[in-house]
Amino acid sequence: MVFKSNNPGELSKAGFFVTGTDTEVGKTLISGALITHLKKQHAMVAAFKPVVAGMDLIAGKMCNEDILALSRVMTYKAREDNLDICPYQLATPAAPHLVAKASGIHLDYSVMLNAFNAIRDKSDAIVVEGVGGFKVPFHDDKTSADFAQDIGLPIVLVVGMRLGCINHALLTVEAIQARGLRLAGWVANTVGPMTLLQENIATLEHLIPAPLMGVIPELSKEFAQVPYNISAMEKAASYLKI
Ligand SMILES: Nc1ncnc2c1ncn2[C@@H]1O[C@H](COP(=O)(O)OP(=O)(O)OP(=O)(O)O)[C@@H](O)[C@H]1O
Ligand SMILES: C[C@H](N)[C@H](N)CCCCCC(=O)O
Ligand SMILES: [Mg+2]
Repeated sequence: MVFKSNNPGELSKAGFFVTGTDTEVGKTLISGALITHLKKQHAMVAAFKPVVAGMDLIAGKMCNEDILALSRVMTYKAREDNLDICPYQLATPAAPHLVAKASGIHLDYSVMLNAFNAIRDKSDAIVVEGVGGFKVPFHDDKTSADFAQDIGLPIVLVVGMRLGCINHALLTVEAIQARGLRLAGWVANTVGPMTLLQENIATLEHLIPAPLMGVIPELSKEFAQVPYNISAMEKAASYLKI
């Protein structure tokens, strides 16, 4: 799977930048599902996240649930502290620029880009999970959308199927298009019961100018539990048409 880069005239390595209509819409689940697919064609598949906010004590170690889940499915073996796949790991689950400021940390954009480039060089394919929605700030000068633009991977938009998602999806598509970036496709992720679910999906299919890559049903508690087990990400992968 090789896609046209977001940088015109350049071919990117295989991979995706996974964004979402919001935080908590299933980006990690779908990132894991995409890694599952990429592993079929590429030996060394890595995950990357420029910053996480929220650490828990898991098996005696402070860890972020996204990093833990993606580490379970990727073939790249990260460092013990995971700083190679996520250079900024903030303790509090809140807007990263605010947590960073409160902790006296500067989220250095060049550190994020350098870390990404290092992992890209060591892997055959890479999936980058965005932070929250498309345009979450890192600080006053840079956002997650800038990062998507600078790394040049095709974008996958995860739509968390709940009331309000049509507006959020269309605004996100508009922001991606305004930057001239390539939207590879979108995924309808059923995060819970939704009135007129199929009609909402049909509306989005009609309005989003990119292919629907799959409809993920609402998963049982066993599968939806975070940090995701490999079986949950493989199950989600089984619904992707890529
Ligand atoms: N298909 C699904 N069925 C049931 N629950 C789901 C599904 N997808 C996601 N969830 C639930 O929604 C929550 C958020 O999912 P996830 O952590 O993957 O979102 P995210 O977009 O990566 O969030 P963040 O912005 O924090 O990185 C989790 O508690 C998860 O269990
Ligand atoms: C902590 C959370 N799970 C995410 N990683 C960060 C979400 C930031 C959202 C900021 C915002 O858009 O208001
Ligand atoms: Mg996540």
